[in-house]
Amino acid sequence: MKEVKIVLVGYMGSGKTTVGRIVANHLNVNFLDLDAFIEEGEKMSIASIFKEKGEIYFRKKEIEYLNKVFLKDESFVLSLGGGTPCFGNNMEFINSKTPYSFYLNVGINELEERLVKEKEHRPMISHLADDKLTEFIGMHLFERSFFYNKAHHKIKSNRNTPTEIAEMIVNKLV
Ligand SMILES: Nc1ncnc2c1ncn2[C@@H]1O[C@H](COP(=O)(O)OP(=O)(O)O)[C@@H](O)[C@H]1O
Ligand SMILES: O=C(O)C1=C[C@@H](OP(=O)(O)O)[C@@H](O)[C@H](O)C1
Ligand SMILES: [Mg+2]
Repeated sequence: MKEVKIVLVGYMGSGKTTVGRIVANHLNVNFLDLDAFIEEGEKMSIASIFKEKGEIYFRKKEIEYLNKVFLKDESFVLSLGGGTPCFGNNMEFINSKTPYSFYLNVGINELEERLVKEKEHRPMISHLADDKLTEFIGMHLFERSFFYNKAHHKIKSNRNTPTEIAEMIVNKLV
């Protein structure tokens, strides 16, 4: 197989990290998660970066580390953070580097069910009461969809398992 760079975008909880790891295993290529790459490089958790340095600092770091990943002359699957495509010209940059950008399109109810259990690690939603989550996700996803829809491929989940989503992605590779 020639070099292939796959990038997964989508809202928090859409399964980028989970599905990305499966796709990378399947293709036997490196798996990179932008959040984990930033945490490793900055020696701080995402939650601490938001708390101590603020969101703008985090967004600058996302751009910086995204550029670093694409300096790698190798195949990989890269899972982004939910906000990465929505800042700077990140989506244009990604699409200029690879034909394999994928939007994991997951419905609001499914996202809410997943995120209500995991919101404390996600500074964008950790402060929200559970009963405010659906409304917030609805508005936020609406704003962000404009950027996510720039991905070359869209994968719609209808309560599919992570393995099924990974298969849908692999099937799109030529
Ligand atoms: N297709 C799926 N079906 C059910 N649960 C899923 C699916 N994909 C991911 N999850 C679960 O949803 C949560 C968020 O997944 P994660 O991969 O961290 O998403 P993201 O990186 O997009 O924020 C995790 O608990 C994960 O196990
Ligand atoms: O949507 C966002 O703005 C964020 C999503 C997170 O990644 P996941 O989408 O993997 O949760 C992480 O980058 C940070 O908490 C900000
Ligand atoms: Mg993730």
